[in-house]
Amino acid sequence: MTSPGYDARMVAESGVAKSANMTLSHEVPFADLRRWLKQKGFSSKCLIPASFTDTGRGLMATQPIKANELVISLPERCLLTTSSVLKSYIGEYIKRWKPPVSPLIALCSFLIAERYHGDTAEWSPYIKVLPKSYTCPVYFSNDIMDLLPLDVRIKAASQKEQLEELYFSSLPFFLSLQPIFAEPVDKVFTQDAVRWAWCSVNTRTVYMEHAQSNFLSQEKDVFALAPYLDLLNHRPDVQVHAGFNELSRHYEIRSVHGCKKFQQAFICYGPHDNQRLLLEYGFVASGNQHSAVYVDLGTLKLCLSETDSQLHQKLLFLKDNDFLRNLTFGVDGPSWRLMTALRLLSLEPKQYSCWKHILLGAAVSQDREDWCLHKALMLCQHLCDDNSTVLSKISQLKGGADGARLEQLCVVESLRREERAMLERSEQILKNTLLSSSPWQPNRIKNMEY
Ligand SMILES: C[S@@+](CC[C@H](N)C(=O)[O-])C[C@H]1O[C@@H](n2cnc3c(N)ncnc32)[C@H](O)[C@@H]1O
Repeated sequence: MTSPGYDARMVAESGVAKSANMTLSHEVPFADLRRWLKQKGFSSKCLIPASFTDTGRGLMATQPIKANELVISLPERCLLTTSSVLKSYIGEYIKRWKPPVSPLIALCSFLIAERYHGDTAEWSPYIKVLPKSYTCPVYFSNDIMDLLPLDVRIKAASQKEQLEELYFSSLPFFLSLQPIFAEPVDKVFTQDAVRWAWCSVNTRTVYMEHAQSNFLSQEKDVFALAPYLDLLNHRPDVQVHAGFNELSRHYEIRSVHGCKKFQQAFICYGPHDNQRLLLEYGFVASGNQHSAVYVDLGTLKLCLSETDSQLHQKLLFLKDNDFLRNLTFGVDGPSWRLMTALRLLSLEPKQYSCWKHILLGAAVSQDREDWCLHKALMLCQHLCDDNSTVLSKISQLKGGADGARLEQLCVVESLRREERAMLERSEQILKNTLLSSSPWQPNRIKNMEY
């Protein structure tokens, strides 16, 4: 796993949901959760669970929340951390196990055990409102993985491998938990159960540092599951201040700009682009200002000429200078990094001496600039075509899909749609720039010798 859910440094606030319709607080699982949390010292009058047409389940403000006001304040007793796990019936097994298990495995094991114990489990009111399944790529079948952009696909495949490795390496520990269960433990700690618990931790934990326990491995122990608070959805453009208050011993979220009555209260999980949101949280935010479309090396090579005798050297030079990564198209056109990489690739053999200057932002000549703009346009159109092909494939697959598979297809479709919108904007910007290409200004390359 790469990161905990949303962290203490993230800034959150409330935002406007397109439409907030169905409140859920009257439904039994939520009523039970609120009652259970009340016994632990938490109640929230200003936020109630609701189902929103654009984001699904979230929390709605029942009264205006003013700027800088607390949105939610959850007592330490309500937080599920590794300390709660070590104090529980599973604690003695964890303490005995050598080499120690990771904080992540401790939390996952507890979630699985509590889910197994149903109504009799202490954390049952919380477990019951957790999603039964997730739309994160670790749930995707191979044909859905193939619909992802290449770099996301690679990261998603690696996540799947890590999860599988985590499962198999933890099996001996899981087997040691047999005395806690009436059923054979391998029927409880299945790969599917571990995937569910892993996604619950990955998509829902807040960042909270704890003292490192000697009973756990030395991986950073920064997870806390925060019932109710974890019903808050993400919006990239909102701001909150969130973190554990050592004085009040509550996990607090304070809104920066406030939230209107009957609107969805949002937080921001971090400045994540849509690819990261999909990988870590299984959703995509529309109009996400942190998002971009990535150009991988294979795609970049499509616009390069094999006849360039320096191509190999140029790619090596770009790689050594970390210029083959993060080459993107965004709503405001191709990124500076992409144009810089193209500028270097555009050079004639005799321009060898200005390679370094190019990386510092210099340009060479009008014809090389035009070459770059044309290549950028070519790349953009290639990515656009690829997106359209995938979108029609998704639309076909959606016809025969339902349930979890349909939800997964919809998430990939949203990612592809968002990317296509950015590419279309980029394409337009590039076309306009080419049309209005201004005369070459030689002072842009003064001091360059070649
Ligand atoms: C901390 S939970 C938030 C509550 C969650 N919606 C629920 O029903 O329990 C994080 C998950 O909520 C969903 N989510 C958060 N923000 C979202 C958004 N803006 N649009 C769609 N889904 C979102 C994603 O599934 C994500 O993994």
